[in-house]
Amino acid sequence: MFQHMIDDHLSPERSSKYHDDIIVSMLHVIHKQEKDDSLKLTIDHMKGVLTNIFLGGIDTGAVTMIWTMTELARNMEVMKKVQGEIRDRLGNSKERVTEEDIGKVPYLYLVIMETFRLHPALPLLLPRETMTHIKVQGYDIPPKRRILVNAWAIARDPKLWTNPEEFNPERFIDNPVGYRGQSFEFLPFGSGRRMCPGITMGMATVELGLLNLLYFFDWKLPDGMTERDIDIEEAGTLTVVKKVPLKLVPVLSSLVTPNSSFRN
Ligand code: HEM
Repeated sequence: MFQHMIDDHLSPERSSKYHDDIIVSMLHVIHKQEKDDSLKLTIDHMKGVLTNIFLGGIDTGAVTMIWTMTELARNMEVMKKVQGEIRDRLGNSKERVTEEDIGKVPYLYLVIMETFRLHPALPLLLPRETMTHIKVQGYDIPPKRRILVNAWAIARDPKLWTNPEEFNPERFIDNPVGYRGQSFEFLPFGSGRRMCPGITMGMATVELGLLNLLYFFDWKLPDGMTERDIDIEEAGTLTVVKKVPLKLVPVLSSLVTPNSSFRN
């Protein structure tokens, strides 16, 4: 697939209407490098980078949406509040929810922040290696040691968060803590040079996906199940997923009335 995409970019027939993208940028580097450059970017490297982008970009957003729906199903009053806001602000006759609608729903943003806090998609971020001798909180760490940052534990630390186990989106109201790697108590996208390069796309994907699910559908638990029966056990290695699949029943909302062809 990647070879096909690269060939497509190299083809003389490729239309100039396309914007430059990461494949164009990498081909440009390959084209410009000198014979004796010590570090050479190759087509295989390009495929590796593209694989990382695909892997980094797919699971993380899906995992975040699943955890958000899980927390909303466990906290039905928050579900009602967020759906109330969404339908109030967007009206009741939309056939499609688009990116322009994202900024209109601040409470959904708080819900996503709180989900990131309790369920960061990459709880240990990506491993780092020390380049020199460093001292962290009194511990000496020699060069070339692998360091893992436990962002999951930091975001549940009672020294930093009040009632940390509680799902409470309101805690992010007027809170200077942001998700862009500047607030070390909250690192859903990591921090520093190697922080997530897909942060903008990741946020947009999660917000837009959830906005669609919450605008058009009401969500019920399967018959016989209560909020307390929802299992929140985690599983996984790099990304942490919900171990037991989430089961919810979508009901097309009677409050939202796009035209009849939509309903059919
Ligand atoms: C909600 C969505 C996302 C979350 C929560 C997320 C989270 C993260 C985190 C925590 C890291 C590690 C950062 C660190 O160790 O400091 C990371 C790295 C990365 N992410 Fe994301 N990510 C998301 C979406 C995306 C998207 C949409 C893409 C690409 C289209 C992407 C591509 C990557 C790549 C390539 C890396 C590795 C960067 C490197 O090695 O320097 N991510 N992401």
